[in-house]
Amino acid sequence: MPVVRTVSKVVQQVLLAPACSCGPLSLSVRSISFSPRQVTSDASFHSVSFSETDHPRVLITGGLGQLGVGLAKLLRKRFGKNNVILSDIRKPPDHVFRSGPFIYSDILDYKNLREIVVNNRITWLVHYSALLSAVGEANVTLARNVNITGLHNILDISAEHGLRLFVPSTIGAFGPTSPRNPTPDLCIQRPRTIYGVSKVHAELMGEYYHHRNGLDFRCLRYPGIISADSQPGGGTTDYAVQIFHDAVKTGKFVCNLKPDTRLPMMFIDDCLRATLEVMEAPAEALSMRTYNINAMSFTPEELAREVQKQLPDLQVTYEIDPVRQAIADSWPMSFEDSNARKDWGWKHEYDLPELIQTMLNFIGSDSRIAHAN
Ligand SMILES: NC(=O)c1ccc[n+]([C@@H]2O[C@H](COP(=O)([O-])OP(=O)(O)OC[C@H]3O[C@@H](n4cnc5c(N)ncnc54)[C@H](O)[C@@H]3O)[C@@H](O)[C@H]2O)c1
Ligand SMILES: C[C@@H](O)[C@H](N)C(=O)O
Repeated sequence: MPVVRTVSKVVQQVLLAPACSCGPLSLSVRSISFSPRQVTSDASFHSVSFSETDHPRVLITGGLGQLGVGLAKLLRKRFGKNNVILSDIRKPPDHVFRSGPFIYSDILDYKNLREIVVNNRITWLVHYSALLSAVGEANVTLARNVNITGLHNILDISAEHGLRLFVPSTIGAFGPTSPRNPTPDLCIQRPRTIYGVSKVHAELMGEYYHHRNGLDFRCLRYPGIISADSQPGGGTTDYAVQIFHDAVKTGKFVCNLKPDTRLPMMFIDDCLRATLEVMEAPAEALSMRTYNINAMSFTPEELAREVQKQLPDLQVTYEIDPVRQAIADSWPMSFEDSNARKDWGWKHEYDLPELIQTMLNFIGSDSRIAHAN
């Protein structure tokens, strides 16, 4: 049985290859087929037909959440408006619809996703669709479908069509048995939320596809992301966005985490820039495929104190949400990201003082404009 022997030898080589090996041992998805949905015999039909020096053609899934619109704006500035397609299952607001290409895409609909990738000659896929930690606990079945079944569709399509694939992971991919202060890239990962479990699954599946068939999978574990012009989608770190809006609009904020709950956080501009940078990094620079990225860590009490330096009348009270508190108590308190800094030059720009100033400037001017109208 020479064929069987050859295949098992190749598989053995792949399994024994070091983590960063993606050169000679990597196999095209066309030579080893995983999924009955994969096209094997005529796969060359799908191969990218335009010059490799062209700008990438990017599809962003789940693009109407907290992060997608900002990422589309950044990528469009770099690669041209029409080379970045935003997609979601929700109806876009007018300003988003008018700002560049938008398309309906449900990541659970495999055929529709494939059609979009083929018809638009997509070369990069940024997979943002997900249910976050708190909403995931409230709807485990949906979270399992979107975060796990949806990811399988994304992986298969990316492997079939030779895409560069970015999937964000999170501080939530760690759990109570992980070292928490600081949390390194490689350590025990036993999260206790469906969100965390699905993100560890995404990290491992992406790395498996990378080693097994050369999928260009790239993944960053984001901290809690803080943004001024987009709302968070139901996570444990949402309080750190809401406090700015409430401070400016009502001068009162009710926090759903205990005052001393320390979590890693990052301003959205740093997060989106990191995403672009890791996507543009040469493959040889990446010694790993999943990296922690870090900027700052603070507690609600520390954040409130800093905001009160600018808005001294702000009143903060605490009404603890036990679900969110239990999640936060199992997550990293600070993040160790030296590998990202060493391998592809990651460097955050916003610490707490710059974050506070930028958020208050934006929300303050936004609410002054709203009052004037
Ligand atoms: N925002 C953060 O603090 C943070 C931190 C770490 C990691 N992340 C990750 O970054 C990504 C984007 O986060 P976000 O904050 O923008 O999330 P979000 O919850 O704000 O948005 C997620 C989007 O996914 C869409 N979606 C849900 N089901 C879908 C489906 N079946 N098909 C297509 N789209 C669907 C939703 O409509 C929503 O617009 C997520 O994968 C998240 O896990 C975010
Ligand atoms: C941390 C992150 O993954 C998200 N903001 C959440 O709290 O669920």
